[in-house]
Amino acid sequence: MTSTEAPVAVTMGEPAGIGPDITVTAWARRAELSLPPLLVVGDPDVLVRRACALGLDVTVERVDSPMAALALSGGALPVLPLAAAAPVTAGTLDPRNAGLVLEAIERAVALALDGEVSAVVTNPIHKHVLYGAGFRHPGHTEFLAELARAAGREADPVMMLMAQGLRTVPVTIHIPVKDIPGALTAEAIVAQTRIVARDLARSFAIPRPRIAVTGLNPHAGENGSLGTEERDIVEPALERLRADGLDVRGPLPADTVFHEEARATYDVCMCMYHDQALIPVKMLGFHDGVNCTLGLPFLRTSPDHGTALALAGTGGANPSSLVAALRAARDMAVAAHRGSISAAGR
Ligand SMILES: NC(=O)C1=CN([C@@H]2O[C@H](COP(=O)(O)OP(=O)(O)OC[C@H]3O[C@@H](n4cnc5c(N)ncnc54)[C@H](O)[C@@H]3O)[C@@H](O)[C@H]2O)C=CC1
Ligand SMILES: NCC(=O)COP(=O)(O)O
Repeated sequence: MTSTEAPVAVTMGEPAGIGPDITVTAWARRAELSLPPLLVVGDPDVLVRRACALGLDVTVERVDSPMAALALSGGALPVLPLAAAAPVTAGTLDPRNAGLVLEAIERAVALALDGEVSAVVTNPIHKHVLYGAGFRHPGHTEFLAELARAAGREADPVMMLMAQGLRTVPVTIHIPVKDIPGALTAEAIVAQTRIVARDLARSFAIPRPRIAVTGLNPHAGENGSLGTEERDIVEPALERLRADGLDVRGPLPADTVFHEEARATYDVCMCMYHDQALIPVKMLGFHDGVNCTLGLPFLRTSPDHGTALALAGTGGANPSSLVAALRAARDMAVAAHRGSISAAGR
């Protein structure tokens, strides 16, 4: 089985959220959507009940390996079975199921590190309930990296969001707004931009990406009169990146970098904080946005939305962002495979 033939491992995410809904809904339409082969890691009974609640004709089959999932040839939905600790009610969180959520991620990562799956696609987790259960990471991004490091692999995770051709990277992520200026460093901008440039070449077939870099302040600081982070942090980072030979431009005012003509001038935009990066992506394509983690020793994508508890079990959850994440994972696996073949031939 080559890296592109292997199935994608899909984690079930928060069982009370819409992860099960969008998974079974996408699966029910797998032929028309031309989904890549996949394997869900989660509780099969939850998936069966959710499919039933949504009136979907989906058969679930327990499998013990990705190979066994492929052998089903797309008939039943293959599930590597885990068991919820407490009964799952759509829309109602239960911290006793935090272990299930985390175990699904751990199992999927182990399969990816062993090369048994081509990528990991994660369904949304409910961060607050996991924090309450002792989860120490801001989100998947950092947890996935810790799992890789615990297995002896290098990992420097970088979050990248994409929709409708726009790619953005928040250099600082899940921290309070008041902490952003203190957390933003030239080192972080340089390190993340290098990883972005490397992985866009490796997994997106963009050998020399054009990289836009925003400022932090209104009007990118207006020459220092509206803030000094551009002068003290962003510009020194840009100088170092130019010295590396990277095609970087900035610091650009964030309010004028996302309109259509501006977007045509770059392949990725490095942003200084979470909302600067996520708002344009979610505005452009809330239902086909994809979150992707670069800098890991395996490929990972996810829908760009959260658990949407109020929609779970109602039929109101749109599966398009999950579908886009599955397709992006397949495309990245193909690009990475081609890249490794041509590198080996050099
Ligand atoms: N990758 C992940 O695991 C992510 C997890 N989250 C978590 O999700 C939880 C809820 O976060 P919120 O900020 O409420 O964001 P959310 O994305 O769950 O919901 C925001 C709005 O979008 C709607 N929505 C979301 N997904 C939809 C879909 N597929 N179809 C139709 N409507 C949809 C919701 O009904 C709601 O009105 C939080 O705990 C958050 O941390 C949020 C983003 C990503
Ligand atoms: N706001 C994006 C988000 O929460 C995704 O985080 P992660 O769980 O993918 O790290």
